[in-house]
Amino acid sequence: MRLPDILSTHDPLLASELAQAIDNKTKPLGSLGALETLARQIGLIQQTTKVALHKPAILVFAADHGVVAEGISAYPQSVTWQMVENFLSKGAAINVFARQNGCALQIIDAGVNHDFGKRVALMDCKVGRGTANFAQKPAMSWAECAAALAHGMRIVGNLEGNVIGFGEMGIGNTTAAAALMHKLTGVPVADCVGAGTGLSPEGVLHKQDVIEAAVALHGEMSEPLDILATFGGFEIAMIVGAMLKAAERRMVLLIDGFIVSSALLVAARMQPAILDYCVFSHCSDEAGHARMLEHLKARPLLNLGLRLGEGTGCALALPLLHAAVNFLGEMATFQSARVSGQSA
Ligand SMILES: O=C(O)c1ccc[n+]([C@@H]2O[C@H](COP(=O)([O-])O)[C@@H](O)[C@H]2O)c1
Ligand SMILES: Cc1cc2nc[nH]c2cc1C
Repeated sequence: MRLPDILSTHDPLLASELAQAIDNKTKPLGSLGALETLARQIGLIQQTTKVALHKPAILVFAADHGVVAEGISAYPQSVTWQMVENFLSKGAAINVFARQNGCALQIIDAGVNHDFGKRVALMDCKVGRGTANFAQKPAMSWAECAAALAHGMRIVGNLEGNVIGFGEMGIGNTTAAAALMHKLTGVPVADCVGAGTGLSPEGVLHKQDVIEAAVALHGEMSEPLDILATFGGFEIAMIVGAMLKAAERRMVLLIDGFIVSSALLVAARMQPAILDYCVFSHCSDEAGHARMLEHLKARPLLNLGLRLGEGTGCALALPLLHAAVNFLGEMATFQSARVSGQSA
């Protein structure tokens, strides 16, 4: 399997053209703050000052996790497939927000422990009926991990748009994400774990114990794909493949919450330049997310106390991407509007 090679967006000449275009707009220098940073970033990704967003889409990858057998979630595993049905019936939060903001939505069965039968709106990329319990053995075989990565790359290879949001659904996946965070950042497990769907403080301590015991069981490893196969999930691995392909195709990658960011930790260890393509939609209320974002040197656009997943942060941040692109494309310049451009 050939994994994508990702080039940095670094281009000093284009960066100065973008800075000039932004500074010539009728506003005090720097006054559009994070939107200016965003416009510059999108310009560097698209290699032009004439930026445009085309067919934005959110992909929601769903899968189950064997580690739920350890009692690490506030909800039963069956909620994963039930929420997939809810996505297909267009009743979930992500359906509402994607619709509101004109964003296409694709749901992908990456490995849910349920037989959905043939469904037109559900992309069947099932790698298995949930991962193995990583408290006992590696979550995935190498073949399963490779299959998930390959599905992710293929899905994004077939997309038409140039902005892609990543979402997920999977009871138990904050435990997988916290384990990945610990292994990839070195942050103590205690600072990686959180309440997920709503564990009590005692529940969070138990989750920490489960992860610490699993880390000891599996021993030292430093290769990101080994860490992914041992502690990850089918949806997380599929997101890693999808992210790598999206950056190779010079798309804008919209990052959602704690679980999607843990997939990015894996991808960024493999290809650090992927971070040039990432827009961080929000800081989740999941305890470890702020620290994870710090590790990624990320500045999230929103901080709304969300901890839902599904790609909801991406859908909510999308209007800010439109605002960044539109001000750069449509605002008058000091010259065109005959406004004095010199500060006093
Ligand atoms: O995106 C986040 O930051 C986030 C934080 C907490 C929970 N979630 C969602 O909750 C589920 C995982 O929670 P848990 O407690 O079952 O590990 C999964 O379906 C995620 O989409 C998502
Ligand atoms: C109801 C519910 C909806 C979700 N959406 C993403 N994760 C979720 C977890 C639960 C429990």
